[in-house]
Amino acid sequence: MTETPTPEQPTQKRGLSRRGLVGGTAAAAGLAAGAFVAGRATASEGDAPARRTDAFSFRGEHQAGITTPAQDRLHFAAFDVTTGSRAQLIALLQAWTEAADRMTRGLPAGEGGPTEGASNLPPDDTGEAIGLPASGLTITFGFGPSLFRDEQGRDRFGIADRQPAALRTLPHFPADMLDPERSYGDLCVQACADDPQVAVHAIRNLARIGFGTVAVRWSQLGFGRTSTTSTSQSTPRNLFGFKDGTANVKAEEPAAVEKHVWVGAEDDAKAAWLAGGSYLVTRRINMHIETWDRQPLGDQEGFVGRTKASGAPLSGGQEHSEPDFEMPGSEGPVIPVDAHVRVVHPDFHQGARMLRRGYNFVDGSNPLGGLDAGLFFIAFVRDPDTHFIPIQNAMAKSDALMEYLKVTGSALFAAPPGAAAGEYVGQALFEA
Ligand SMILES: C=CC1=C(C)c2cc3[nH]c(cc4nc(cc5[nH]c(cc1n2)c(C)c5CCC(=O)O)C(CCC(=O)O)=C4C)c(C)c3C=C
Ligand SMILES: [Fe+2]
Repeated sequence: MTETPTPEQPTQKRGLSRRGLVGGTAAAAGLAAGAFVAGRATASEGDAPARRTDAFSFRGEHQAGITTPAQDRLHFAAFDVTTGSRAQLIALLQAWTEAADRMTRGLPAGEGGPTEGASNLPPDDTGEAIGLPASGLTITFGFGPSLFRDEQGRDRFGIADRQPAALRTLPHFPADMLDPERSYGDLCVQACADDPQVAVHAIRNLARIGFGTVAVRWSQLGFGRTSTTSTSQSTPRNLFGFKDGTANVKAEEPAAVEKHVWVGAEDDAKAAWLAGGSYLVTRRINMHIETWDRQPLGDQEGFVGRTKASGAPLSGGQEHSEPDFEMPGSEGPVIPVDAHVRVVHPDFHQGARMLRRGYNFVDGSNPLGGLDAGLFFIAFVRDPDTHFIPIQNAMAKSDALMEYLKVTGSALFAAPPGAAAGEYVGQALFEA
């Protein structure tokens, strides 16, 4: 299937290998100018492997990494800003924009590259991606509430009057057991790629560039996507073994993306700079997989509200059939009242939908002899007050899955719109 780039989906290009580009800025310039229309396999039980040479333009109306097809790997980092200087913060965003633009094209982070610069200076790229192509890398930036005001409510960088009303620390939800060292942050960077080394390289180089201006507060690796953001992708599975992402907002639904994902120009008079951007929610959710694995299949399916094999609703049909919440079962509705898909369904939340972009994680083992495993939940929404908080509250209060979950990290960021050529990410926030 070939696809024509749309304003919602940044141009997909074929990137060059960093091996061929070390010191090759002329070739890089040619690549930047040469748009390439790429195709991906039509969804089936197993997708064809994404071409590692695929590249998504960093520049565009919207940031890449939201409606672009979810890649297989994630490295997400939250940063604390360690300077009080507005000029240094802006310089960082400018430098990050340049580096992100280069790395998403499969180029080294800086013009010198990992091995071609002066031998008496540290290289401007760390080198572990030498020889690796762009691998579908997307880099998505976000601004946390604490970037605008400190804990005493003081304006940190002269932008407090532009803090969106919805950009506040998320409430403490029932059953949250948050670790502050896995939560919050002034800035965030989501790096997704089809090669883990490429995603890690991106975060590492952005952290290196930010030395003296920002410090990594926390970071999270994800090894398997738990959502689809395009109908061209097959539905992956989470660590409970269930298909996840079936009813997600997809790029091929432009009206839904407009309605539920992008912030509108009229949404918040104080935050016109965020129009065309989105709110990014992260929740690090530990899953008690050892306990789950001892539950009967029928119970597992009742907790989710879908079958484990095909992902069809328990009311019948195929994976993409609409659930029938009224259909009677032997004891109450066939989709139980506390089934996850019922509790979070748009029918019970004024039609609100979200674009989910989460990843499975296993961060070693826990002291109980189990795995420190779960789902690093990421969602992009137009307004967290209508599209996330009520749904998370309903889930925390009455979702059967909660018995098997523990939320250990939480954060909310505003992801600005995309940067046009010559701009830096978030520029409108700092302009008069
Ligand atoms: C507050 C938002 C949500 C959290 C947190 C969340 C965690 C979570 N979900 C699963 C597994 C599945 N979720 C599914 C669907 C689904 N989940 C949410 C929201 C949250 N999930 C929504 C809005 C939806 C779509 C509902 C709809 O429109 O029908 C599914 C079913 C397949 C699918 O549609 O994606 C599964 C399975 C886990 C394991 C989890 C926490 C670890
Ligand atoms: Fe869910």
